[in-house]
Amino acid sequence: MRDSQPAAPRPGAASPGVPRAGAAPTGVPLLVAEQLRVDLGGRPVLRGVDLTVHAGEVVGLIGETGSGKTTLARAALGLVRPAAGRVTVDGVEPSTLRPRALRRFRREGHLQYVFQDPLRSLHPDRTVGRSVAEGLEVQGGLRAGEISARVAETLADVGLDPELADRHPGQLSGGQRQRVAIARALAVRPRLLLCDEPVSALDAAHRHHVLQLLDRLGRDGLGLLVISHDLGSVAAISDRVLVLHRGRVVEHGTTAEVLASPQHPYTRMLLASNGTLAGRGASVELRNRLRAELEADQLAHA
Ligand SMILES: Nc1ncnc2c1ncn2[C@@H]1O[C@H](COP(=O)(O)OP(=O)(O)OP(=O)(O)O)[C@@H](O)[C@H]1O
Repeated sequence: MRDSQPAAPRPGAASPGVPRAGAAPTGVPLLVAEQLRVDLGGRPVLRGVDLTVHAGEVVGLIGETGSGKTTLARAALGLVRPAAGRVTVDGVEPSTLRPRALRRFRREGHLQYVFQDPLRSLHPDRTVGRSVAEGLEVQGGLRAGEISARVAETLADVGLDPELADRHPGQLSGGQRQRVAIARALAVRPRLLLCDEPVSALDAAHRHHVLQLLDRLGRDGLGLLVISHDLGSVAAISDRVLVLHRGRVVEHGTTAEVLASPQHPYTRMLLASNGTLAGRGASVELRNRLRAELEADQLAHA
């Protein structure tokens, strides 16, 4: 595993499928997990995870289904309690807050979570405008006219025509819905955004646009944790990546480092099955060898 401090400067605009080098994290740490362990149903789901996301940084969290990615996000939101270690968001440890303080912490909206499926976070009977305004209404402090103006401004920010505010989610394309879900999270001006599989349900064109949007948000100073099973899409916009396997971070480094010389057999297998990223097609022999290495590693950590 590598040092988490990348050295290379942040390159130009994201081009999905083309990895970019990482940037030195100059912003304040917004999400910090330290030796985080979470048990669910009587068994460990996260086993001593260390992770930091700084302001202005995009970090990719990669792992197959069941590896514990969503559980990490839930721990950050204070929805599950660590069995050991801790997770802090902007210096606050949600699991230590009493219910009222936890509600206030959520209402303040420092951390926003964009669900894997935008249809889950957008009410089908609510207009786009109402959905985007919801967090602002809960937060309080703005008058109706100010809320409408913020909604229009945020929709424009994510590249949507503010006139879409009157539509319902069912009248939008998948890519537009994903942007609305992101706008909804951004409206309350969070410092940290967790996006769960932001592009996995989108076609290539929408995927490209949403990735560009996330890339720009990182440049604008937001801290972003992009969760995905697909190293290819996340590599395009991430400064650093962490690979989660069965609740452990098995690889951690700048995106360029991890892609150029993956250390763990699981990462090598992810790369081998993605010919575009690895710059080579994976032979059956190579995959079988990596799978055998992976099994040996699992036995060693069982
Ligand atoms: N409430 C729960 N009780 C018991 N086990 C749970 C609970 N929630 C999740 N798990 C288990 O914890 C493991 C990690 O789940 P998690 O949802 O974090 O995985 P994930 O990496 O996000 O997967 P996916 O990519 O499919 O969303 C899985 O084996 C899952 O079955």
